[in-house]
Amino acid sequence: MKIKNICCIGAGYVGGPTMAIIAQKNPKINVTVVDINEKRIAAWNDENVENIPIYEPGLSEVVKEARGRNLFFSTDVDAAIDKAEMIFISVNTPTKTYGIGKGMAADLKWIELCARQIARVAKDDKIVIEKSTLPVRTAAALKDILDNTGNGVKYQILSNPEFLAEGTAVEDLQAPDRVLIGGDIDTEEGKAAMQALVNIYAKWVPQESILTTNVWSSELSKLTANAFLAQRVSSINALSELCEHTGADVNEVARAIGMDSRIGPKFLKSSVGFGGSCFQKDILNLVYIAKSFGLNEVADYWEQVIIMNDHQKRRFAENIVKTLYNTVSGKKIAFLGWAFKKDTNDTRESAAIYVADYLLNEQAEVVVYDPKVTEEQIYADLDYLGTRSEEENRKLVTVIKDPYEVCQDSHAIAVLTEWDEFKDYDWKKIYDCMLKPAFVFDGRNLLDTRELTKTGFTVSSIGSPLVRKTKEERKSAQVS
Ligand SMILES: NC(=O)c1ccc[n+]([C@@H]2O[C@H](COP(=O)([O-])OP(=O)(O)OC[C@H]3O[C@@H](n4cnc5c(N)ncnc54)[C@H](O)[C@@H]3O)[C@@H](O)[C@H]2O)c1
Ligand SMILES: O=c1ccn([C@@H]2O[C@H](COP(=O)(O)OP(=O)(O)O[C@H]3O[C@H](CO)[C@@H](O)[C@H](O)[C@H]3O)[C@@H](O)[C@H]2O)c(=O)[nH]1
Repeated sequence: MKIKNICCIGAGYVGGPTMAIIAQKNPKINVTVVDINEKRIAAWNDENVENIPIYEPGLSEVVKEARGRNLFFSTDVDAAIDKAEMIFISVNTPTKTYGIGKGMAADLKWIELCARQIARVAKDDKIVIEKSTLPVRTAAALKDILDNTGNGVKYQILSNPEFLAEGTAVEDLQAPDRVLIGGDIDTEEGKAAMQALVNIYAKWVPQESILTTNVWSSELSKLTANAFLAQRVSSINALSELCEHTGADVNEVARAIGMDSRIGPKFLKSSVGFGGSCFQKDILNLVYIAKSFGLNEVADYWEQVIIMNDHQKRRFAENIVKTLYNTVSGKKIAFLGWAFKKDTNDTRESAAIYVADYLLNEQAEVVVYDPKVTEEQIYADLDYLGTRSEEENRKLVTVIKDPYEVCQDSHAIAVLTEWDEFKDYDWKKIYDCMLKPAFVFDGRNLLDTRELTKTGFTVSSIGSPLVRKTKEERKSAQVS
């Protein structure tokens, strides 16, 4: 099956970068990324490639190379569907906020709208690919809609989940650990559709890294991968609290266990809690599916990962209040970082939002600096919670584009994102401009606690006890 035109519905964090790489590696295939969000498409088409709507290291270079050659961004969804032999669905699948499954199940409204639009427009056979993360067995629902509302054309549904992580999207897409393709392995048409997609990835991914499975295994593997990754973070975070009570250091514990090749060193970084648009949503989705089959123990097992994560965010905020003599009312708390991880401007489910909300409830004054997140986004994140009025959020929270100014006259600094630049600041200068005692709450174990303590800070890092003085200082105090 020769593919000449690809359409991708959804020009977001996944659709944009994934299609940019597919277009870069397959210069003979026209790839059109469509979206109903006109502002987003305009940004993808911005003459200055640095203004594309998603910040990812290396992405603007890829877009620059392919855009206008065989990579296009458009709001004309119908035209792109009509022309394409292969259609990726890469729209958002957030947690449902209403009705049955509220707060747990994935909201498949946008997926269904895409299916109905494809069915209405398509005049010839199409391969439809689930790129969005979906509950297991969604392909059956898609097929049902396409077959029953379509123009009598034939559809092959494939599942091709995306494993890229934000901040390293280009790297992950260029050298993926694996590409997973699920399809109808029992029919010739199904196998041909899978092969057509394999051929596209085989332009740059080694054959042995392209895995083909039945469609249900592929759908479930995506949820499982995220559940396992998040579970590691919650596991180390659970132990970070125990470390704080026992004098063990969570970094040392993580290092020690990570050297066991059966455990491995990745995803053992203790933090203020995981964020991002995927982990929580996908685990809740898994929990919901398990519950819907009556598998309550399975559901409870995975739900604990979320419970532990919520606990971690809350106890970080609580620790700030307790350490600052049980009140932060009227106190200025400087936030370094708002994004859910470094090297991205994405703030979805970022721990910073929840920590800020907690401190604002305690009447703190929060001042934020993040190198990539806009002021507009920070206010939107807080407004979305609906805890207080928009006016109050703007009164209590200030966003400043200079890290030193953010720390000026503050009672405490909270590190919420692990941006590299935070390590290189002139911490003496920061110390001098803060109120004393000057506190640092390092939610990422990013900063050099020893150095900061020497400078005079009182430092509280996740997974290690509060440090006011260096070991040397303690020793010499003991000697004298
Ligand atoms: N963000 C990630 O790192 C990541 C990684 C792997 C998988 N995923 C999954 O990929 C999917 C997309 O995630 P995302 O982060 O790219 O979301 P996103 O919100 O950034 O992008 C989705 C886009 O789809 C558009 N859209 C929605 N309905 C549409 C329609 N009917 N027609 C045209 N456009 C429509 C929206 O306007 C939006 O721009 C989700 O299922 C997510 O779970 C995300
Ligand atoms: O040791 C660690 C690793 C991660 N995190 C946090 O966990 C969250 C998620 O990080 P990461 O997984 O790197 O970013 P995402 O972009 O959310 O990527 C995850 O979610 C995507 C969407 O499904 C998947 O495609 C990726 O494979 C999966 O890693 C972030 O808040 C990180 O700070 C930690 O606290 N400690």
